[in-house]
Amino acid sequence: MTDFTALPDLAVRTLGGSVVAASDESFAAKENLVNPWAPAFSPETFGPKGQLYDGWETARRRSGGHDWALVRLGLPGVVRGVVVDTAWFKGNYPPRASVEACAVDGYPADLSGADWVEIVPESPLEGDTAHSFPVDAERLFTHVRLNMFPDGGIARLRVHGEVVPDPRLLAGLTVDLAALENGARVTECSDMFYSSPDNMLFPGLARNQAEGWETARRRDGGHDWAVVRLAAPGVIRLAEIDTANLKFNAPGSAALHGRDAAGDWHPVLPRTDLLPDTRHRFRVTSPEVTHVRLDIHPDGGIARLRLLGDLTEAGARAVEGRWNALKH
Ligand SMILES: NC(=O)NC(NC(N)=O)C(=O)[O-]
Repeated sequence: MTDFTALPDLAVRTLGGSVVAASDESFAAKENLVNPWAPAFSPETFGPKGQLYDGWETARRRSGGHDWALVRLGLPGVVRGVVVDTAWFKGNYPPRASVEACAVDGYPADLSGADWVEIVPESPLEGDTAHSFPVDAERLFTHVRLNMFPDGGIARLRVHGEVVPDPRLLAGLTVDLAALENGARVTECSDMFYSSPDNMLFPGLARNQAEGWETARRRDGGHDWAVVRLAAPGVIRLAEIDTANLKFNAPGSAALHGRDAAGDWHPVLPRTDLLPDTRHRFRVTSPEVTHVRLDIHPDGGIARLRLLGDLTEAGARAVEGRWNALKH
């Protein structure tokens, strides 16, 4: 993976990320840092405290020190890179920023005793710019702290990485083997013109068309597809293909195939007609599979793909081994 921004943003609110504390948020709320949408701006729009910004903005410091914001990742994982985006902050961006990270177990309210490590050293920033900082730390983190020196506004903090699921939340349960939060990901697809196929694997229901995966209109007689690497090798028992919000651009039909550890493909759901704006659920059986390919005919959008099933024993061991290797 060369472009870390293709990895899920572990901090984004729609994956459960939360800005839990900040040194100051006088001008604009710390929570904006993890908004899923691109930063917006309307010039000459003043509230009682100043110009309104879709970001986190602190007061001008007059007595030294620096500002910070603490973010709990929605999904714990290995961070591969961070984007510090000063979009629209032109005369009030911080000249420098750094990022630290830590891992804690459970839900502690006080992180002062946590073992913080620097994952982005203090680095210069420009105004109105998305700064990408690759991160080289082969370990699991649950929280990050964004520091800005000395003060100012940052629109977004994106923390891209690989989800590392907690084996205690999967062992012995029937789970969604295609869920991003369980460690699944789309590894290949035919088209991502309008939106990322990983959107299909997000938690909850899609609220609009943009929250799903949508391909361009095909004119070549072919069809679109996406391959999901499952959270772990498992057996699928129920497939959900949700076309919610796709009223005039749902695929006409879809099929599912599973790939076993030897690389052979097996039918899981035969090609089946789909309706627009409908949550279709099918009882299915599958052999032990590591990947599932969704074929949609000919093109269109899928709001959510859920593959409920059971981890194999080897799959459960793999999840536990990865967690143990990456936790500190
Ligand atoms: N025009 C501004 O944006 N001024 C300031 N910020 C806000 N939000 O008004 C400032 O000085 O940092």
